[in-house]
Amino acid sequence: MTSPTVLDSIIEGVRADVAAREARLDLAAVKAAAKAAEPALDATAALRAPGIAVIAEVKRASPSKGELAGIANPAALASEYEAGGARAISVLTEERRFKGSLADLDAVRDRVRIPVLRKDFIVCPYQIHEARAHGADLVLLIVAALEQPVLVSLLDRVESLGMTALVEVHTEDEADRALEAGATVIGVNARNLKSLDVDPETFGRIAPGLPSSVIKIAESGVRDSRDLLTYAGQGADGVLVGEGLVTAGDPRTAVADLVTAGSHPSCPRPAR
Ligand SMILES: O=P(O)(O)OC[C@@H](O)[C@@H](O)c1c[nH]c2ccccc12
Repeated sequence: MTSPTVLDSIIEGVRADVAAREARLDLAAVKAAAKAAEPALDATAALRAPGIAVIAEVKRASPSKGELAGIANPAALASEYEAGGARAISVLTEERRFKGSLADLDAVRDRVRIPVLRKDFIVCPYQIHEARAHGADLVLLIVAALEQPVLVSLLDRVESLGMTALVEVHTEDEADRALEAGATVIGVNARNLKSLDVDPETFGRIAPGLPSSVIKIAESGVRDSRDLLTYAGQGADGVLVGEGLVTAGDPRTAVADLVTAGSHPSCPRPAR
């Protein structure tokens, strides 16, 4: 027996929270709510548009850093991100470690017109219908958290509801599993969710091995335009940024600076 990782302990909490929500609103009811929701936006098209896509994250806290920002008004923050040129908004909905909620997702969905990602530890179909019911267009699926057959079926479920899966990997093996499962958007997380260590070389190691048809997102540890340009040079179509934006004095300008760097003619472009 190996000792439980941070990821294991987060997932244990997530499963308990899902069970509690499901006891209040069963799967049939959440499926009906998902059906009644406005159709999902085409996140793939948004991410493929010219220039490096910036996915801006609403993130209050993390297991590695603790409290990052109070974010009393997530909708206002998301609106600043949108005005700065973000291509999509990521909303953490995990409650225990990241201090997010589905209420945050609702608030952001109501305010912005660009695609919204539900960022959570998705382990069962219930959470996917729930994401759709709350207006998500994209759903994160973390390969390290899922057995292969579960990954395959959750990915199918996301797509059957008209959403896009951002499939997160941290190693070459996980990238192979993501491709085998049929992922079309792959996020390479520089942070290892089992140890919480950040390795900025992760993207450069994995991305060149991915087919050019796959949309490649570099996740975690992006602080400024220099980081964005480094990832662009390694083939990134987009970057996902949390801490650097929630701790910025002016989040709109912080996003705009990244967007400007990523759309400058000198910025490396993915080959496709
Ligand atoms: O705050 P950062 O270092 O910019 O990272 C954002 C994002 O990559 C990070 O929040 C993240 C990536 N994958 C996750 C999975 C679950 C929770 C959070 C994450």
